[in-house]
Amino acid sequence: MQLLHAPSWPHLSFQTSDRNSKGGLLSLEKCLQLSTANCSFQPQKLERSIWVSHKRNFFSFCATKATSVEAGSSAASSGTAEGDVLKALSQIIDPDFGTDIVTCGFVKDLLIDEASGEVSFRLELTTPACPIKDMFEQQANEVVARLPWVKKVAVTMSAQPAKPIFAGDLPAGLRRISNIVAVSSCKGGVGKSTVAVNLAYTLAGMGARVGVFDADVYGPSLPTMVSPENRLLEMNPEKRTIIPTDYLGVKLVSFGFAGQGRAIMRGPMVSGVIDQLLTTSEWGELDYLVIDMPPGTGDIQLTLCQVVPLTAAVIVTTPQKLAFIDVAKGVRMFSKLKVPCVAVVENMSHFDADGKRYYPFGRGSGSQVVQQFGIPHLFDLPIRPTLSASGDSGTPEVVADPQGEVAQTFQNLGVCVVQQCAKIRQQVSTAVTYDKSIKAIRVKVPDSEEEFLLHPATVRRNDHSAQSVDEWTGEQKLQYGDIPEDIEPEEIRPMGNYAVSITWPDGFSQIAPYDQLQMIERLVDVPQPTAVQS
Ligand SMILES: Nc1ncnc2c1ncn2[C@@H]1O[C@H](COP(=O)(O)OP(=O)(O)OP(=O)(O)O)[C@@H](O)[C@H]1O
Repeated sequence: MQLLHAPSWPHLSFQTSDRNSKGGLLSLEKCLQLSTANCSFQPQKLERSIWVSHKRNFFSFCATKATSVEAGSSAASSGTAEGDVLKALSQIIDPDFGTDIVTCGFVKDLLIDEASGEVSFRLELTTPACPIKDMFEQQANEVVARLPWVKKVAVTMSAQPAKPIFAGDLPAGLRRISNIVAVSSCKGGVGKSTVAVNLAYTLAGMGARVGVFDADVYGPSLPTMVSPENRLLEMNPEKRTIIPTDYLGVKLVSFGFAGQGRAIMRGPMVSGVIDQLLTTSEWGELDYLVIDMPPGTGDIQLTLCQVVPLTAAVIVTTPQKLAFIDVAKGVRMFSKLKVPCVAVVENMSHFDADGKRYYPFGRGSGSQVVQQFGIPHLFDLPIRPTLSASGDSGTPEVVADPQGEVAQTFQNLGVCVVQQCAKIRQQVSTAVTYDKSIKAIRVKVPDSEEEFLLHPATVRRNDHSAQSVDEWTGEQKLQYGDIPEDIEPEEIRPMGNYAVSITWPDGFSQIAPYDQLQMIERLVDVPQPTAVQS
């Protein structure tokens, strides 16, 4: 057992090598529960993120907290204007990440003119569609204006440039897309395209750069649901790429715009066409690409999910009991591919007539999905003649009637998608990190409570690629002594929701799936944290 001391809080000591019944290290909460009894700081003052969802490993928590406490307190205690402003802004908590906007790194370009009392800064959010950006702007203005020496505050809002969080060889067309959201149903005709298109226009209305890819080659619906001026996709002959068409600022690609009508093709051919249409399109910078998936869970859908680094999936269903069985198939497919299903839309759930609400297809299948598979959000869409009419007229309902009840439901779905994608990105990008102060790789697998530490050399020695293990004979090519004990990773980047790519100083790029990392021997004797040279 080893006791560890936080650099600037010597009174804190945590028992870190205790293992739980499954052999994993004790959770951060347990460590803190064990240890805070004897210490003078108050756990309720911990950032919410520590106690809520992003329970960081204790070591890094101490290191970061100690550093930020030191930096913050020295700035604050020396009474610098910058310290005052940052302290004021750190009262604003991002409810999704559970931490303050300064720690989130949102505050940029801080300029202070002490003589005139003028302060200006930019808040760079993770997405332009952030549903609470106005609230952030207002609060930032207010908290800084409250400082006694401040006379004028100028806040500008911006969003991070679009970029995928996934490392690896992405097709060129997908390299500048932040989030790819699949809208899927397990059988045809349930309203999947209606949901995909209205969701896309809702996200665009929230300020995001959006594209829609209609992956249904057999029955493309996009051409009847939107009215772009140019109804044919153009080719860039030099680059041999496809230029999406555009309607009200949303980029659109569909086989129905390829001048071919619906296709008569066999499965593998369909996969090829979809793959080519999607990956050779010049999507440019997008915050969200919504994919209207072909119905079902067969090979075409599987191949598509494997080509595209999906961030999340939305499942569309109808209320019949039988639909539940189909939905279950879809959820399992995404779960196998490690794509989180963030919402279920129960379409055609009811209609209102004669002052009464009718449920012609029964009730309860949507909530059964939510309960059984732990999908956090369920949205009901009523049967509406206007929804059907807008599908045929070429103007999505959320554009035709932006204040209506349907638009409100899509607004809620849009907010859910934005928040869930941001959370997934945060979880994935912090799932595997290198903590230089204790020379350990820290693993916090998304959607799991488990956190543990690994010795870098052990991770490198456990590489299962062809460079390390003979694929045919299983013979170990990489020898224990080939890897120096003190090797440190140069870079760790997520590869989808299932693995990370680790670059080592010898140039070797190791793909380490979470499943594999979970099997590796864990670090028990954790080294004392040391000051990290930046
Ligand atoms: N809530 C609704 N109220 C009324 N009509 C609806 C509703 N949802 C969808 N529709 C209509 O039902 C038909 C099928 O919808 P849609 O094309 O969106 O389904 P789909 O699941 O994408 O079908 P496919 O798998 O064939 O592409 C369309 O005519 C659409 O306008």
